[in-house]
Amino acid sequence: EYYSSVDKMQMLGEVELDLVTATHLYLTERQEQLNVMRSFVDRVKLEHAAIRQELLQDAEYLEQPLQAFRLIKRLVVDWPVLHDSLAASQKQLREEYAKLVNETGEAQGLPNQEDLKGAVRGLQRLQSVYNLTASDMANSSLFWNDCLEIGVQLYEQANYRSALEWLLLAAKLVDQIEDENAQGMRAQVYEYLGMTYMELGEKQKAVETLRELLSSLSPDTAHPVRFLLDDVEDTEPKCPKELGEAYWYANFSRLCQGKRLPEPGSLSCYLDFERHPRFRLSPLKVEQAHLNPDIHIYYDVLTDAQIETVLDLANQLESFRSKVVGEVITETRVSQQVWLNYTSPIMRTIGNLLGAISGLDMTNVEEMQVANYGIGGQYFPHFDYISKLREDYIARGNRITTNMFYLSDVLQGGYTVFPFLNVFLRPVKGSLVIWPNVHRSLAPDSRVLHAGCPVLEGSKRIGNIWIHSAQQEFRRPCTLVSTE
Ligand SMILES: O=C(O)CCC(=O)C(=O)O
Ligand SMILES: [Fe+2]
Repeated sequence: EYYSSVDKMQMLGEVELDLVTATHLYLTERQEQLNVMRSFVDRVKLEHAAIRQELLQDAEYLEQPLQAFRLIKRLVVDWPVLHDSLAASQKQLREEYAKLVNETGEAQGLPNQEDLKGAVRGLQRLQSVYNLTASDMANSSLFWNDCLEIGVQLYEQANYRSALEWLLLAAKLVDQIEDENAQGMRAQVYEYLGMTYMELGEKQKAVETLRELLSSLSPDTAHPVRFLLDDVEDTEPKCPKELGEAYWYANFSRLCQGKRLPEPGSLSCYLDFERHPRFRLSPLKVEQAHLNPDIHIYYDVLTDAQIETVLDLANQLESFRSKVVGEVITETRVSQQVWLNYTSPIMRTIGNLLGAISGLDMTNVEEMQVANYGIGGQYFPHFDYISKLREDYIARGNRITTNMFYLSDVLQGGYTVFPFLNVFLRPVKGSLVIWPNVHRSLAPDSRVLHAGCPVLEGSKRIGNIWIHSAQQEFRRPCTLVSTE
């Protein structure tokens, strides 16, 4: 019974005050959470509006590696985190979100952690091959948390040198934020920064970074950092492993950037009317990119309309992640591909055309491999010739030539380079490049090591046809000297 005692009523009054305080706290917290959500949603909305305003098609916008990375990151990290943080009472919204995710996921698959990792590795490759700093890459269009995500991913991949650069950029950006939540954000960045310094053997810097962070934190949030700092102070600095680079890497990277060592030589361009009767009226436009081994470029061999037909055909097939023959999926080759056979009119036309240009017998050709390189997509230096142990080698002989059609231009990057031959080729839509993979004797020719450089901006499409050695005895007789 309360009404008969003033003391007890007073107690009730206190209980109610506690209720007010607790509820107020809850509301403030929720309000903060809602503010964070609102600013995220507004930002994303703005970004989509900007795309429309620039009258860019989504595809073009997403051909910029950073934008593609950010979209993947939002879908893999930001949206799920945001919806996980919804209070249990927001059941309807949570369910709607889950339904949307499931439906899209089933229809076309949503990106996952692997995609995010792949995108970050793509960015890192661009930096390494094109010699770009993190801030060159970020180009003021990344937020502190984007840079942190890239840094964390690289840290997890044990790529500490690159992680450091991104974390330093994240730190610079987060330090500019004046916001009541900034403390927590700074802590996230600086903790990783400290741990990265440790991995790089720079204990002193790790300690300084964490001490500085600690001094800026309020006592109630300092505890985990204190803990980390103690740990770091008690740990011996590591001896970082220096990653060795392949001896051709420098030239590979230089050629990808469109630079090459000066080379004496007399290469020429010419019109070829003679090769085949079909070129009598409209000659082949030939450019010699290298002689012995011969790398020739043939311009304007496919029209835009023909290329569109090929790409339509390719789009009807389900593409899959490219693998290097007999290998598991690796970073050696980052692209998607399909194979087109010669039953369609367009592919028959291309087959005949290639027969006329190459002068080779087309009985033993592979189907055309149509490949598409996305963010940071590349094909690391490799050879196209195949091992004698493979089944198709026994049936058709080796891949004597590679015949690569460029099915797109590329906005930036994506050159085809030959590190040993000091050659780089810029993709030109509609042109065809032919090079040999073996000597005249059919012995593998290791001088034609080649690569598809990472795509910096845009996307790159190519169609490869490999012509094999079986039944070429009259058109391309072998020699007995192995290096001829
Ligand atoms: O993408 C390129 O430029 C080269 C592709 C290549 O070497 C291959 O597909 O074997
Ligand atoms: Fe190749």
